Order: sequence, then structure tokens, then C-alpha cells
Amino acid sequence: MNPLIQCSHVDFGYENQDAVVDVTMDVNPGEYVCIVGENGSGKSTLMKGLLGLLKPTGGVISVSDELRRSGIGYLPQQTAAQKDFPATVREVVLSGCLSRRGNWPFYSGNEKKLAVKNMERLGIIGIAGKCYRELSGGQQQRTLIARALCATDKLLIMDEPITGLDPSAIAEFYEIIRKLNREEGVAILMVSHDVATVVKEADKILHLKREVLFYGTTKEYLKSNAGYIYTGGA
Ligand SMILES: Nc1ncnc2c1ncn2[C@@H]1O[C@H](COP(=O)(O)OP(=O)(O)OP(=O)(O)O)[C@@H](O)[C@H]1O
Repeated sequence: MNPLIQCSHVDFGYENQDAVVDVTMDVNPGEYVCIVGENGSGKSTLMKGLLGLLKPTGGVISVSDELRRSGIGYLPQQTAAQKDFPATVREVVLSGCLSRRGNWPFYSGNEKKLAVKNMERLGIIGIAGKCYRELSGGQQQRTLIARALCATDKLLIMDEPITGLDPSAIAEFYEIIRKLNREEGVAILMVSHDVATVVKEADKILHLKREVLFYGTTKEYLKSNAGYIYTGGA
């Protein structure tokens, strides 16, 4: 089984300052991987690097041919401006097809079908005509997940996805991700501060503190020094 993403001794930095050093990890089809660590430990930097938004200053990143063709489904941290976006749910979801398509300005029949399929998958087909900014935080989150799945349903990448959600929307979010991962085989790569929950959900943990403090299965993580200290012995 070829990895979807593979990093070998990768470094990232800004203006000659290293922010992430010597990361070796991979994300395989169907895996659920979480990146944890304190503020400023390099999690978002690594994510930007994996998305190809930042060039590595050392090491090698390989992305599977399929992901290279389709683009990677990415759920960004939401800004206030994005929450206020004046478009319908259908339009936001369809825009996830843009990375597949070059410059042709009209959506094809297949792209429209894909958007419908992903709105059905996320239970938002009934609100397809509603304006995005009028939705609850949980509905906005579902819309963005459906959008990301229009690029590819092999891998979903998320940066701090539960920020700003209320407790019931958080529980619903983890349930949706679990279902996509366990039942539909979508690989998940998530940056999270919610370590107490992710050690119950994820298969693998990467704990960063500029360099890798731990990388391996969640089970091993909970037994490791880094995991024991960071999770408070959860
Ligand atoms: N655009 C940038 N230019 C220069 N330095 C940056 C930039 N973005 C991040 N850094 C620095 O890189 C280091 C890692 O930051 P990063 O945002 O990746 O950490 P993080 O683990 O995602 O933090 P948080 O949990 O607070 O989001 C920090 O020292 C930060 O100040």
C-alpha cells in the first residue's frame, strides 16, 4: 500500500529560522493521524508544508500520484471573514472542485453530481440553497467538509477544526469524521489541541515540539513519556 503522503527528514523554516526540524512520517490510505503539540511547536507550519504552501528547507516530501492530480481536500481554520461568506451552501461545496479543473469557468455535470453526493454524505442537501453565513457553526463545518471532499475523498486535512464550535457541534464533528474514516476509508490528518479526544479517535499521533517528540500508534503514545505528560496520563 503506497502512502498518500510521506515525509523523510523534512525541515521547514521562515527567513533562515527553523520552525520544524527533521520530521519523518507518513499518512497511509484510510489512516487517522493527529498532530499535537503546544502553541508555537510548528504544527501549522508542518501542515502548510504538507499542503505544498511552504517549501521544505531540507528533506523530501512525496505525495501520491492520485493526490497530486486531484489536489488535497483541506479544511482551513475559519476566519471571521470566511464565516460571513455571501454564497450558498451549494456554491461553497462546488468550489471544492476548482483544484481539479484548470481554468474552465463553468462546472461540469460530473462536478455538480459530486457536489450533490458530498452534500448528501454530510446531511446538508436540504440546506443547499441557504446562505453560508446564516448557518450554525456545525452546519458551516459540514459544508466545508463536503467542499474538501470534492477535491478528493482519499485524504482530508484539517487545522484546529473544532475552534469556535459549541460542545454539541464538537461531538457531532468527531462523529462525522469517525464515520468518514471508519466506514468510507477517508484518511484523516488533523492538527488538534484537543488531545484528550484525539487519543480516543486517532490511529497515529505525531507530537511536535519543533522536532518530533513522538510518532507512532496512539496506544504506544499513551505509554510514552511524551504522551503520558501531555495527556496527563489519560
Ligand atoms: N509566517 C511566519 N513567519 C515567521 N515565523 C513564523 C511564521 N509562522 C509561524 N512562525 C513561527 O514558527 C514557529 C511555529 O509556528 P506554528 O504556527 O507552526 O506553530 P503551531 O504549533 O501551529 O502553533 P499554534 O498551536 O499556536 O497554532 C513559531 O515560532 C512561529 O512564531
